Amino acid sequence: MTNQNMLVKSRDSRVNHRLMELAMSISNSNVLPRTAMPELMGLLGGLLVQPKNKLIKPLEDGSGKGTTKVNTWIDSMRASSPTRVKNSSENRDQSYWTIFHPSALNMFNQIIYKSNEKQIVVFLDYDGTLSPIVADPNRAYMSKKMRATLKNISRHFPTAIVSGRCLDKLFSFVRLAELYYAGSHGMDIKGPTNRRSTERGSNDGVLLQPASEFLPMINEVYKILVEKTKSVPGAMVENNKFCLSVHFRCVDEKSWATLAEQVSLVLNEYPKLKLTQGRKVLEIRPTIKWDKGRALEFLLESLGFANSNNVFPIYIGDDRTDEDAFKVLRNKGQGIGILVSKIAKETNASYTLQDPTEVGQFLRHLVDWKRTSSRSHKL
Ligand SMILES: O=P(O)(O)OC[C@H]1O[C@H](O[C@H]2O[C@H](CO)[C@@H](O)[C@H](O)[C@H]2O)[C@H](O)[C@@H](O)[C@@H]1O
Repeated sequence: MTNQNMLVKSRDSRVNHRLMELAMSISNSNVLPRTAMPELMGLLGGLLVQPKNKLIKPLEDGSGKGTTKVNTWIDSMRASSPTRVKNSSENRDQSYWTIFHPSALNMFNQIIYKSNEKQIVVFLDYDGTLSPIVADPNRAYMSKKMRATLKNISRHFPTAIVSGRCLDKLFSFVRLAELYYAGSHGMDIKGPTNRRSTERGSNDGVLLQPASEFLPMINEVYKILVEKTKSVPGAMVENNKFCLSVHFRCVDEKSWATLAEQVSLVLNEYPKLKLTQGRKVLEIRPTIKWDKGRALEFLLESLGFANSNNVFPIYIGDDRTDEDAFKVLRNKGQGIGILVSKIAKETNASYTLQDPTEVGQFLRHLVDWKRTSSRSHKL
């Protein structure tokens, strides 16, 4: 680092520190109405210099070979599963993070202002966003209230669910034929259909399947992985059609290394498959350049918004795989990404919501705002 950079860095951290102190003291006093605080914090976020910190980082397949690769995976599996109480520097990271990524509920008016009367398109991840995370992936149900909210949202805005799950499973949870669905991390995209054909799993409404040639390979690897992971208690392999999930939520931490080794040994035989990581899950998918970000772009094009400036996509997700979509929006300078998380994480999203309950509240605010603004346009 040059002397000049060091000077800038130390000045930045002093400025940050002072701004934080001021923000906290204002927030603890009664000088401003409480409702003005979130906005002030958001504006401060624009002034602060974000420190390079040790937030949880997204993992790619792990460079290196053999042991190095497996060790990288295990480190990442541990890093994304914090079990101890935070120390003071982690608490400070959390405070910075909150300022840089304010609550989308508190900043609702600012978000609407940013949308500038453009067409809002809503993209939603499923697990951890619309349904709470549970131990058994087959029981990750969405609440009735959330289903009603989604129905309402889709009446007012084009709406898509973008998930790592396979389409059939996703549809069996959501059961709304009027939505767009992008399953298998965006590798299986379907438009709105009549409900019966979607329930039958028919191909009606299929818009894109960019990894169809991988289907036999994925099925083969699924069978091998089910066999190989049998010896690890709690491990579960889920077939998501164009990708696979190896779950370790119910695996004792002492066995994570064994599980990672088994998966690594299998993947060594399939260089056309790669590994990414989600919430207590190792995701195996084709090496094609396709992800939730590309799915978002494809859906916007299908909706007639290719190269359009008149669209404001809102993408809400909780997972590392959602970062690809946040990144697309950030690079385009279009719309916003909202990360669902209570804890500080490195992210390309601009705003946060704490959990699926807050996601539901945010979506209902959008519906209310749309109803009110349509009424006032009619007057
Ligand atoms: O893209 P998403 O809709 O977020 O799907 C990502 C993975 O979600 C599911 O696993 C996660 O949720 C489970 C149920 O709450 C939980 O048990 C698991 O630990 C989480 O990783 C799903 O089962 C996976 O197939 C998806 O890839």
